[in-house]
Amino acid sequence: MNTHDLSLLGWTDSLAAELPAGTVPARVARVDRGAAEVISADGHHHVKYGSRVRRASSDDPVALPCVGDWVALKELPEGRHELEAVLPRRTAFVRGGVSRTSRGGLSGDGQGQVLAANVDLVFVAEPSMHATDFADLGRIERLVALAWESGGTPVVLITKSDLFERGLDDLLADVAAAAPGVAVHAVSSVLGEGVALVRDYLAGSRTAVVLGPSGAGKSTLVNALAGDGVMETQLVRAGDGRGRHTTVHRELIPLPGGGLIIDTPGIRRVGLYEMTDGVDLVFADIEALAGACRFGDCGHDGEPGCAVQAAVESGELAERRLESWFKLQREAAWMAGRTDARLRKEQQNRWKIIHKEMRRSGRNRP
Ligand SMILES: Nc1nc2c(ncn2[C@@H]2O[C@H](COP(=O)(O)OP(=O)(O)OP(=O)(O)O)[C@@H](O)[C@H]2O)c(=O)[nH]1
Ligand SMILES: [Zn+2]
Repeated sequence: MNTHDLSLLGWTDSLAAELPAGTVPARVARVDRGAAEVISADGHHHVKYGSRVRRASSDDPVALPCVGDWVALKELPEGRHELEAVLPRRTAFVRGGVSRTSRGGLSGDGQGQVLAANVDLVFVAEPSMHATDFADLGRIERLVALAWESGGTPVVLITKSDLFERGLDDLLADVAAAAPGVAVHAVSSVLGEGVALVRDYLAGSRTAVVLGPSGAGKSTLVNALAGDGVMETQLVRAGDGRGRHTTVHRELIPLPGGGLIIDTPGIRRVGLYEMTDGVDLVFADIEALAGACRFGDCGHDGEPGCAVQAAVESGELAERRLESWFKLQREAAWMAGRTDARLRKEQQNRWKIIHKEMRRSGRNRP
């Protein structure tokens, strides 16, 4: 069994302080109905969920382990392990569910789902050219809002920068205006430009995800960062007893130069997240202008004395940006309306109790 230096997987002293006594730390590389693939100091393990995790998650799927989670393993006889607890998450990509009380053909069972946890950096990949169109600023705004919402730090990557011979600087300036306070970089995985810079963000064993539309060059970038070995073939016993090689897509990818990338189908198909604070952050310029509106609750939609509308008229604020803000505000409100606030609160409280309980039982254990 190969050994892993846990700090290379992102293990920190503050996490160590949360580890219940008598358990071993591990990071979730992948989950699979009732069990997880984890990496601990002594290698990979396939672990089943212990009764505490099963109980907590039957009430609330948010308590289910997910890729990126740090977990506590309990050693069982014969070298087996059980997943005893999920350590507190620093950040989380949550897909909001539909309210338990909602009716009328909406899918979902009213509960949120955590798609990835403990993600430090969110690379928002948007191609400089998409078919015959330039980078889509509205999509960048949406993904940056999702990134802020997760608790991670967004970084915008304008990919396929080699497709631009002239005018790239103007595009980057437009993108920077659409994502205030967020670093924007041009990347060409084909030419290898900007790839080292992306790698630098991951120094100190940080964990990142790459969001972006299909064809943005996400896989190409991850391959450029990881080199070979992203796809790992594994010997699987087929039904007839003979070995068979299959390609296993690892969802937590440790990079050779340090740092980790989380790449899951769920993260790739981002769409319906709750975003409220995230939208406010990505439109910080509009929020700042709004301070000067005559009415405190100004909707910037024709009210008298609206400083935001005035900024659009003077050309200080792009009209496209205000429209994009309206759109994301509506969407955020719609999502919030679909999720039962009471249920959400309850989930948060339950999390607090679980962690408290976990710590207490950890201390009491011999
Ligand atoms: N010109 C150019 N093409 C690129 C670059 N990076 C990727 N491509 C090409 O763009 C296409 C899509 O790249 P992928 O890496 O598969 O894109 P993706 O974002 O992973 O797409 P999905 O898997 O559908 O989400 C491929 O044909 C790549 O060869 C680049 O830097 N420059
Ligand atoms: Zn206003």
